[in-house]
Amino acid sequence: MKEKTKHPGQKGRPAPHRQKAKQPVEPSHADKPGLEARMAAAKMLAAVVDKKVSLDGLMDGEHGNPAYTALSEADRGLVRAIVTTSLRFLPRIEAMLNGLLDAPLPAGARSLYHLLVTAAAQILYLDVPDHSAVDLAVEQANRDPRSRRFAGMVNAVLRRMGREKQALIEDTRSLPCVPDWFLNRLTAVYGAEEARRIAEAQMLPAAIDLTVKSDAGGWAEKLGGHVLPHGSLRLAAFEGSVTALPGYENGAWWVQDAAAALPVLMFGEVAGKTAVDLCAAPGGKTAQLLAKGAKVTAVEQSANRLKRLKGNLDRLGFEAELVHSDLLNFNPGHGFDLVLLDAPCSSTGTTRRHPDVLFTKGPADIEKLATVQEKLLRHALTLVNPGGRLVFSNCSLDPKEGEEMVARVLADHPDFQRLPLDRQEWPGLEQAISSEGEFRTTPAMLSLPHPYSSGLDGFYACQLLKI
Ligand SMILES: C[S@@+](CC[C@H](N)C(=O)[O-])C[C@H]1O[C@@H](n2cnc3c(N)ncnc32)[C@H](O)[C@@H]1O
Repeated sequence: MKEKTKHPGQKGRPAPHRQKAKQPVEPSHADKPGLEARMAAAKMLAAVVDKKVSLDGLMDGEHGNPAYTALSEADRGLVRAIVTTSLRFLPRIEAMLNGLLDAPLPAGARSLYHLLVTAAAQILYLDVPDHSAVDLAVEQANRDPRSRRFAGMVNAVLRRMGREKQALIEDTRSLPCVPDWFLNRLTAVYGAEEARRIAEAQMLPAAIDLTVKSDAGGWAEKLGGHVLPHGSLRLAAFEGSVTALPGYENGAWWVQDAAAALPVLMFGEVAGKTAVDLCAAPGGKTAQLLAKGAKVTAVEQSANRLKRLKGNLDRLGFEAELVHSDLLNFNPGHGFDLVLLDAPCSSTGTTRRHPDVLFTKGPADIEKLATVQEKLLRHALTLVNPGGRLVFSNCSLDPKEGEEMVARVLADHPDFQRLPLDRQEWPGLEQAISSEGEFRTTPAMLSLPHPYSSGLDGFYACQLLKI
């Protein structure tokens, strides 16, 4: 696999000059180009690893962490690249640092730890010149009273890392790059070999997939992508902002992982049917239902996310009935032909896009979320018309939030039965259909010639028929 990743923030970046004398803390870091971005990266990593704050929140353009929002667009890109790379390779980076340190870091020296990890990510896996990464890390240490006395050690360790990086990368190549709790769980569920493949797949950032309203082939040509089984369009090597691409402004397509598009496809023909999307924002699946001609009610409990959904539908030129409500309080007095419950979950299937998930969530969250999902599913079943269907889905890799929970609910719902998928009707995705006839995708699936164009988000989806 490719070990050095280009990042958008580095293009055209002036090489930071060396500064010998260590100055007292200054009000601004403008004298050291790139220093603020490095400091922000270490801070973001600390928030994720030590405080379990999600990167989406920290890096929200408007409401994110001020250390991040204060940066230029290019520096934000650099921070994203440093933090996501640090998280993707954390077990290996930790092993390399441990091997290079003469003694373990003092307990509680967390800012020093995050500084070293983020600098190591640049040296080992990003196209940042080693001398810049080292100089800025030393500067960072010098400007932080907690780390200042370690500045010499930071310099020595990182310089050696730069000199020995090829051997270090080789020596740690077999170390799985996910936390132990996750690897153990993957191994228990999928077996050792598949667990290794999933762990490996999550080291690469995901390609960008689009769902197009029509003419996927034409858009593939225009945008330089390729059409996947069942119609999603993949932009494998895309870098930059999707909002600048043709077709964005006039709502010809929306961003949606190919696996996330499958739950709605399971309904088949939906034109003219009544459908409710119970956990609707940001609206990828609502848009699919609308594009296929269903009459859609979209329920969402978060006002902000409902606003975002409305904005997305406006751009796409779609209209749905929007309901701001906890779905547990949604009792419209009538049923629907189609009910979609794309439930909140641990999101462990999305770690290629969100490598922070494995550090902000753990086994206890999975148990808790499975309980929430069960409650939501039990209520969702009350909204299905006789002869109607419900699709339950989420982006967790854990059967506790999928197969096991659904089996529990079905056990005391004789009025519902599973509608198994027929593998022959899903060419190219046979591997993703379980023996129960449900979708169970993982990032290690959809293996295409180039690793950067391979993979799917981990998804679970089943369809239930009301008898
Ligand atoms: C996994 S996301 C849904 C993604 C969406 N289906 C799509 O494809 O774009 C889950 C959504 O459910 C919402 N949600 C969580 N609990 C809810 C509840 N009890 N009632 C309604 N919405 C809820 C969350 O705010 C979040 O927007």
